[in-house]
Amino acid sequence: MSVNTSRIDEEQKEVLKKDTIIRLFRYLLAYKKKIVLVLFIMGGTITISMLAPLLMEYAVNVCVAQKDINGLLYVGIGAIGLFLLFLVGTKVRMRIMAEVSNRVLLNIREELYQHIQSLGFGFFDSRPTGKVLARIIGDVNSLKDVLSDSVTQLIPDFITVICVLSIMLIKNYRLAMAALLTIPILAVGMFFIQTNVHKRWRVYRKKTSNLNGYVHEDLSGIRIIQSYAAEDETKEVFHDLVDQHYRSFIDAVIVADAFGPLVEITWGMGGFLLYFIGIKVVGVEQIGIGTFLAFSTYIAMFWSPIRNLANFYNKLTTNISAAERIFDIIDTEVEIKDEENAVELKELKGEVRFEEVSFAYGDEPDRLILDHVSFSVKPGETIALVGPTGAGKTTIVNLISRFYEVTGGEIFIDDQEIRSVTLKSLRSQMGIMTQDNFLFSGTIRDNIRYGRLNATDEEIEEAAKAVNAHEFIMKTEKGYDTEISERGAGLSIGQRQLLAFARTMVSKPGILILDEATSSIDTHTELLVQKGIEVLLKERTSFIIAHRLSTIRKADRIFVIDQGTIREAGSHDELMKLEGAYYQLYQSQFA
Ligand SMILES: Nc1ncnc2c1ncn2[C@@H]1O[C@H](COP(=O)(O)OP(=O)(O)OP(=O)(O)O)[C@@H](O)[C@H]1O
Repeated sequence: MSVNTSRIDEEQKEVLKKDTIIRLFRYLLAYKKKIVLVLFIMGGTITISMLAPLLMEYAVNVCVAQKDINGLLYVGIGAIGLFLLFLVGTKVRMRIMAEVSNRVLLNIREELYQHIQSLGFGFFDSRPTGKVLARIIGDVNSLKDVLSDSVTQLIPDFITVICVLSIMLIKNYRLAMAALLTIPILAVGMFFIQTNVHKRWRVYRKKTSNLNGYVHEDLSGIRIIQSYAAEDETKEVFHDLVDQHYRSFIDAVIVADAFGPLVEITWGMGGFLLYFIGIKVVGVEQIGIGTFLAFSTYIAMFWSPIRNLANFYNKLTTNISAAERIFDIIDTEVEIKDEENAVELKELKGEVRFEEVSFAYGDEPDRLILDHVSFSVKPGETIALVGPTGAGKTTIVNLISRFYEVTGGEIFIDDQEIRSVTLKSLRSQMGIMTQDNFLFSGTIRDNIRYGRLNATDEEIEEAAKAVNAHEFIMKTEKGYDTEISERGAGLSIGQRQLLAFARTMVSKPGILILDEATSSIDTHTELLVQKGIEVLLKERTSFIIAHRLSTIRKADRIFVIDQGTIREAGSHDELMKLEGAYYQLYQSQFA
C-alpha cells in the first residue's frame, strides 16, 4: 500500500456513500431517548412557526377587517407567548443536541483509538504516525457538524417543508404549484454539483493527511534536520505540500460554493412566479390580501429549509470523506489477535523453541527474512544474537512476542504454541527493551510503573535500586516525582537506559528481550548499565541482540545469524575454537 510516505496520497477502498452515511448515523441510535426528546421539542417549535402566519392572516382578514381592537390585542399577546416558547424550546434542543453530537464524536474517537491500539506492527510500518493522527483528530472533528445538524436541521427542515407544502396546497393549490415550479432546476443542479464535489473533498482530505504526516515526521526528526542543516530542503517540501493542500481546497470549494447561488436563484425565481401567477393569472381579489401575505411568509418558510437542506447536503458531501477515512481504519482487520480457544499462558518457566520458522514481511511476501530456523532454549539461558546488519536478529525477537505472525513453522514457549495463548498473557510476561528507550512525559515513577501498572512505590524503588538507577534518580530535583519531558529529553542516554531497565525489572518478565544500544556513554554510567543488565539477566531466559563484548562473552550460547539462518551456535569459547563466522566477526569487531 502506498501510504508509507507523506508525499503520496493514501489509497482508500471505494465505499458506497449511502453505506457510509447510514453507518455514521447509526451512532446516533445510542442516544435514542435524547433524540426523541429533541424531536418532541422540535415538533412544538415547528408547530409554533406554522401557526404564526395563520395568526397574521386572522389578524388582517378578521380583526382588522372588523376593527376588533381587543381581538387584535389577544392575537398580539398570543403571538408573543408563542414566540417566547419557541425561543426556550430552540435553546433547549440545541443544548441537548450539542451534547449528543459531542458524545458520538467521543464514541467514534474511542472506537478508532482502541482499534488502532490493537493493530499490529505491520499497520504502523506502513503509515506515518502523522497520517494516523490526522484521522483520530481532524477527521473525527469534521463529523461534528454533520452529526448535530442531521437531527437539528435535517429532520425539522424536512418536516417543515412537508408541513408548509401541505398547508400551501390546502390553502391554494395553484399558488403552491406556482411557487414550486423551480424545484426540478434545483434538483438537477444539486445532482451535478454533488457528484463533482465529493471526489474533490476526498483529494483535499488526503492532502491534509499528507501535510499532517510530514509535519509530524519533520518535528520528530527536527534534531537530525538541524544537525544536517537541512532546513531549506524541508521548507521546500513543506511549501510544496501546503501548496497542494491549498489547491485541493480551492478546487473543491469552487464547486461546493455553487450550492448557495443555486438555491438563491431558484428561490428568487420561485418567489417571482408566485407573485406573477398570483397577481396576473389568478388575481389578488380572488385570493385576499391576508392569504397573499400568509403565502409569501410560507414561501420563505418553504425555501429557507430547502436552503438549509442544500447546505446540509453540501456539508455532508464535504465531510463524508472524513467518515470514509475513519471507517477505513476501523475496518482494517486486526491481523494478530487471540485465537478463538486461546488460553492464558501460565507463569513462565522460560523455555523457547523455534520449529522450522520462516518469515517474510507483508510488503515483500516472496523475500524470506527467516528461512526454516529451528532452535531450542532452556529456561534461564542467556542467548546472544550476533550477525551482520539486516541479518534478521530483530525479526527473531519480534516473532517471540508475536508482533508479527510467522509465515511458516511454529514457535513454542513452555511447550505451548504461541498462537494458542492470549496475547496479553504472552506479552505481559515478556520484558522488551529496544534501542529506543521510549519514555513518556510524566514523572520518573510513572515511567517505571509503566512496566507493571499495579506496582507499589516500594516495588518501583526496589527495581530501580536493583538496576542501579536509584542513585541518579535521587540526585534529580524531586527524586521519583521529577517530571520528565516527552521521550526523556533532559536525561542522558545512559540515564534513559537505566530507567528503561527499572521499567523492565518491575515487570518481572519471564523472558527478557534486549536489543542492546551501542550508544557511547560515560564510563561510570556504562558500568552501571552493565551491572543493570546483569541483574536483569539473572534467573530468566534472555535474548540479547548483543554488541557489548562483555555480554557476548558471558552469554550461555551465541547464535550467529546470517541471511535468515543460524549459521553457528555455541558458547564464546566453542565458537572461537571453530574459527568460523563468529571467529571472523569477533576478530573484525573486537580484535
Ligand atoms: N518492518 C519491516 N518491513 C519490511 N522489511 C523489514 C522490516 N523490518 C526489517 N525488514 C527487513 O528484514 C531484514 C532483517 O531485518 P532485522 O531488523 O531483523 O535485521 P537485524 O539483524 O536486526 O539488523 P540490525 O543489526 O541492523 O538491527 C532486513 O533486510 C530489513 O530490511
